[in-house]
Amino acid sequence: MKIRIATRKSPLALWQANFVKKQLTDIHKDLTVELIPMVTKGDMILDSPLAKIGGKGLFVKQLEQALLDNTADIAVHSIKDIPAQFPEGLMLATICQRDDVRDALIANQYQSLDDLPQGAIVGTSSLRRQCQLRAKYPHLKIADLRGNVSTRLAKLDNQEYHAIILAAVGLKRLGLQERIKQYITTDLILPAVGQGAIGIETRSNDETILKLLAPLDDKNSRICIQAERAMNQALQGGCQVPIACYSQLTNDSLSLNGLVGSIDGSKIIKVSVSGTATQPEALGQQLASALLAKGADKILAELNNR
Ligand SMILES: NCc1[nH]cc(CCC(=O)O)c1CC(=O)O
Repeated sequence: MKIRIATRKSPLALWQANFVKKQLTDIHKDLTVELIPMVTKGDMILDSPLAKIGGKGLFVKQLEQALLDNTADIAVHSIKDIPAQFPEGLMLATICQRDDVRDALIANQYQSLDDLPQGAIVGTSSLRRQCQLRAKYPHLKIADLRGNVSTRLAKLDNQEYHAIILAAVGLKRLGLQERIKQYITTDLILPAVGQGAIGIETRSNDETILKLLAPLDDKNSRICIQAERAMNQALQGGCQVPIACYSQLTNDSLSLNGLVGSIDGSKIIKVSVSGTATQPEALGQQLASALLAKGADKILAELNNR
């Protein structure tokens, strides 16, 4: 039996696809796995922040088309990049065990965010990071930064920025964790929905593939990420809006921290809810309602009218 994995061509995406390949071949000894690397729209447009390009699923659409065309069997994604809804006939079959959820500061001459002087330029195109940084460090300058991990590091090393912010997990996976100066705590910058987790998408009716994938699913990660994605969906959050969410599961109790803010950081609404882990989606929706009731409704309306 053979499985074809649709993946992006970036080194991080290939690492993640190879990780899934190894898990699959370790469990199913007679399985052959082939990678099908592709370039997506999100990889091609590099001169503009994702929030400006607009459109959902810039990193995933092409991979999904391969599944629909039956030129690939599964697509491996960073869950952070997957829109709330799936095309007809496709589903998120697997949520792998989540790794580090935190953002990381990378710099050559500075040790931490607190260490950065007045006017220092911090590179990130994420509205979520921009919002939270501006709120806590109004003396810093934010500049756009796109491209894959090594491109971003090269721009830092080329002195276009004093520091940059990336997901810690991406650096760890690429063996570049020694470049991290500060693991930014989640109370300082709340992570993106699904950050740090790999997801596997496949055809909803492909029983053979679904069965092969089943052992790769991590129950606890699934509970946390379902809650976060339910919040995101209830808020209709794409990458045009600073939205963050982080779920933690201890025994049977699920606690969620959510955030909606304005891009300039002048408004930040933060809410926590907790409950039992049996209905993660309901808890995510409850978090969304609480955020809206506390003023996120006005922030979202303003952002949507831009
Ligand atoms: N926005 C792009 C993106 N999508 C997933 C990751 C890293 C892996 C992850 O967070 O799961 C990154 C890069 C980054 O934010 O630094």
